[in-house]
Amino acid sequence: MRIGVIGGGAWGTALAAVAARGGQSVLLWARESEVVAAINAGQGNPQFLPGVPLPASIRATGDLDALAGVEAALVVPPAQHVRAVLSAAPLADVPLVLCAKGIEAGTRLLVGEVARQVHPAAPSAVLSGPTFAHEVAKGLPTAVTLACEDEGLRARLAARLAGPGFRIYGSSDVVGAEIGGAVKNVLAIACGVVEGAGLGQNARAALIARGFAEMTRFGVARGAQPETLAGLSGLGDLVLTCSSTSSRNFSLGIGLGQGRSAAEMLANRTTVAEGAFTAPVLREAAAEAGVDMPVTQAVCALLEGAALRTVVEALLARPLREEGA
Ligand SMILES: NC(=O)C1=CN([C@@H]2O[C@H](COP(=O)(O)OP(=O)(O)OC[C@H]3O[C@@H](n4cnc5c(N)ncnc54)[C@H](O)[C@@H]3O)[C@@H](O)[C@H]2O)C=CC1
Ligand SMILES: O=C(CO)COP(=O)(O)O
Repeated sequence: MRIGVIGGGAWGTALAAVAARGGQSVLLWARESEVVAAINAGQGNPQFLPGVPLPASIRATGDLDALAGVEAALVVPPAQHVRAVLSAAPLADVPLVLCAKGIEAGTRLLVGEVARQVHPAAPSAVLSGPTFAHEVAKGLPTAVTLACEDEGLRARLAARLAGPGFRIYGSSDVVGAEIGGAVKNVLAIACGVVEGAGLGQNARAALIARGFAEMTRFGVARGAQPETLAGLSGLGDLVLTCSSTSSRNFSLGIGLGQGRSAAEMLANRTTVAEGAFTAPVLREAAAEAGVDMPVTQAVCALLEGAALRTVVEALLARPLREEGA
């Protein structure tokens, strides 16, 4: 199968390696000419995935038109750029596998919803789960959710992308798979704050559990299945990114917890911490859906510069409630 990968960041590059190792013919579009040149010269992707050799068969291009004729495309730019990049890509009826994790600012649409607006005739699927790119690129064992309403397409895509180190579980719950990945980034920032501020392991476990409760409330309100949220793309990814400095979102939270400002940390960075962009949109979407998301609100307040102590005190001073409510 000829597979296009849109986005030459860490995750697009790792997925290109997965597909190439599975015997697919892979063309990767990257925005940065240095990335295109390095991959085509057999030097890997030192900018976004340093130190990881890539299969020599991967070809890279800086020209979106070169993707014409691919049989499926993995869509991996940061969530806020998916609309612009997809709009310029010749993929009107090509199956699209959405791999970015976030909610679009302004529209409050999930990435899959954006793709369906841009290319209404293109079938779509969502690939999500606990997947640090550098581990996947090295072939370390990883399991993901591939969600697609069309069972036949889901099976065809899974057969092309799965491998011994990349185990794919199918689902028809596209919205659930997307919401888990988008919300966990915000919660990972919160867990990083706990780490950076030295608030302890108990607090982190509490945040993971209560964060999962608010992810589930929001997801169910948006039509997700609770089992999907409790699976790889929800709880699985939440646990991964709430417990490792390999997570950009967790690391951003550590900085906030140490008293650094979000503006300072986000300025001029070339890698993406999606949670910083998703948090304010998620707060709006939750308000619209009438869903209480106190951890998300706390993360928004910290990103907006509120004092850590005030935010933590407000979170802990909320009225006592039933756990299942
Ligand atoms: N890195 C990881 O381990 C994983 C990342 N993801 C998701 O994949 C998506 C992409 O993240 P990464 O590959 O990690 O990115 P990255 O942080 O490695 O690199 C940044 C990417 O943003 C792109 N970019 C910057 N400005 C842009 C613009 N104006 N238009 C289009 N693209 C622009 C760059 O070209 C580059 O590809 C995100 O939604 C992320 O949450 C999902 C699973 C794992
Ligand atoms: O989504 C990821 C792992 O599943 C990557 O997390 P970060 O974007 O926080 O690094």
